[in-house]
Amino acid sequence: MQLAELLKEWPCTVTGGSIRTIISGVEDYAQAVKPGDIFVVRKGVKTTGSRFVKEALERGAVAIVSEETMTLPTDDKKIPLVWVPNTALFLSYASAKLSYFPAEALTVIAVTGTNGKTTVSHFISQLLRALHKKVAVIGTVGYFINGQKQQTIYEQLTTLQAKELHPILKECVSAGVTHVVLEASSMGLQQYRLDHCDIDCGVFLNLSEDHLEDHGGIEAYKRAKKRLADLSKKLVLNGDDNFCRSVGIYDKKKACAFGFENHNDLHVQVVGETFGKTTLCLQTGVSEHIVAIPFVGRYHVQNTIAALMAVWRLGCPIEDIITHMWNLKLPEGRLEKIDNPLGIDVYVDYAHTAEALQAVLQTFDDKKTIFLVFSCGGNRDKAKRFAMGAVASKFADVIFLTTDNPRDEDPIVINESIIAGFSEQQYYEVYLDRQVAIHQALSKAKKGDIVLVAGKGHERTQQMKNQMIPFSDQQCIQDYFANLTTGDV
Ligand SMILES: CC(=O)N[C@H]1[C@@H](OP(=O)(O)OP(=O)(O)OC[C@H]2O[C@@H](n3ccc(=O)[nH]c3=O)[C@H](O)[C@@H]2O)O[C@H](CO)[C@@H](O)[C@@H]1O[C@H](C)C(=O)N[C@@H](C)C(=O)N[C@H](CCC(=O)O)C(=O)O
Ligand SMILES: Nc1ncnc2c1ncn2[C@@H]1O[C@H](COP(=O)(O)OP(=O)(O)OP(=O)(O)O)[C@@H](O)[C@H]1O
Ligand SMILES: N[C@H](CCC[C@H](N)C(=O)O)C(=O)O
Repeated sequence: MQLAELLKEWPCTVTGGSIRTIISGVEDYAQAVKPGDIFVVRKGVKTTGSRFVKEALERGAVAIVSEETMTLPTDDKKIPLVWVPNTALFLSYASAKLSYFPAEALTVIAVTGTNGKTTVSHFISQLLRALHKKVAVIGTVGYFINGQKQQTIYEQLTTLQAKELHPILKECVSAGVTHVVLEASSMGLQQYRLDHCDIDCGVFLNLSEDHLEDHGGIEAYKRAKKRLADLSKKLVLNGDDNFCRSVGIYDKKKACAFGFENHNDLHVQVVGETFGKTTLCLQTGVSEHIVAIPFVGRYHVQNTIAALMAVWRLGCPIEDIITHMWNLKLPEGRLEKIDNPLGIDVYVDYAHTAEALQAVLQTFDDKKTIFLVFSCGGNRDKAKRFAMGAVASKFADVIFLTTDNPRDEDPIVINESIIAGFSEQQYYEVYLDRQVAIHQALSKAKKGDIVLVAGKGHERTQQMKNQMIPFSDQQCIQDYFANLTTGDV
């Protein structure tokens, strides 16, 4: 594509070079520039792309896009310097345009919320697949087409960067995919990763505190989340959540709400609960349906109903959708039960916020003894540490504090903030080695007790400083029981 074609509908000023320059791609990471790319100078949290322009040119960048006034570090007069008002937004536009706006050929559903994005995205994908659609789902646990994990390499973020998203969407179109379900993280929305991706239905699940430091407070976090409403043609909202409700309040045609409260467009009531099964009564205003789901607990009901309503909003008949609700399966690392010979109820879960931890702990039988293994991530919201400590202390009997991706922080300091949330009489032990913490918890539990290993879910690494050390909670638990049978514990 010629630079002129790429820029023709975008506010910009070009100095130097030729607007007929042929562009093959767009990149903001200098070390990844390929010959023919334009290099977009983006200001970040750690550094700014302007420090890497020389390197981008050496690697073959054919144009530079910047929002600052700058002079190019080259004598090559053939390099156009393009000024745009907002490089992050331009990056998203250019990525979409260079892939010929593939989202327009797809039905795109984007799910946001502090907790439950991955789960609901996968539920939506499972329901659509059951209704014979070809579906891609892209988010925290990977990129899947009809349930098959794809090997495409991209930066592992919940919401893909636009420069990676649009080529993947193009690949989906070529593979005959009809529907794509995306997770929309607040960081992704704030950084314009989903702008210029044509979103048919945006789903709002809930809002609690996370990433507040990254955003600069709760109001900025809300503003970031609300961007999804502007980007989506239709909205599905949790009408029981004040924030989600506020998103749709001004646009009743666009928004529909689900929830336990009577005012919702899709109103749900729990009419039965037995081991591993909840029976629901759904009321739509014109029809009533009884449906069973294979989970127990309020948050599971919310997640399944959110998924149902999203698929319904896309035009699938509710009678058809509900026949598949019983077959829904949680994604990897979400309340994943690990079978064992001792009859302990061992679960791996991805709860890494206070609300998530509470939601999960509340699904357990409070007459059982609960052993909880967890910590909090480093370089992440500090406020959630105390809150997670308070929840843990309220619902768990014995707590094993450990490490969960301490990144650049000292895990002892992270754990001190968590302990500050504990009640005075809380019994806890600290083992910074996560394997030791998990094995200690398992060694103390008896048949019928619950061991919840929270925070890492599907993750396969521990991030310490700049090192990624292989680690899997599931494997660690399986190793413990394997060693028991060989007598090595
Ligand atoms: C805080 C945050 O979101 N940071 C993301 C952000 O980095 P940044 O904007 O600060 O960029 P920077 O590192 O300062 O660099 C500035 C510019 O210089 C360029 N650069 C930088 C260094 C270099 O050597 N060469 C170079 O060209 C960069 O490409 C960039 O254009 O943009 C980078 C590229 O897209 C991301 O890798 C990085 O994600 C970091 C790794 C991250 O962990 N982000 C998390 C918080 C995140 O986004 N999480 C959400 C999920 C949250 C949830 O669901 O709970 C997600 O969507 O995954
Ligand atoms: N609707 C919900 N309300 C509260 N907690 C939930 C809800 N759904 C899931 N959880 C909890 O949050 C954890 C993470 O779930 P999930 O991965 O679906 O959320 P996410 O929003 O995608 O997370 P992330 O932001 O890290 O990508 C689950 O393991 C569970 O503990
Ligand atoms: N998407 C979340 C995941 C956190 C998971 C937890 N294991 C941690 O590292 O804090 C984040 O990037 O904040």
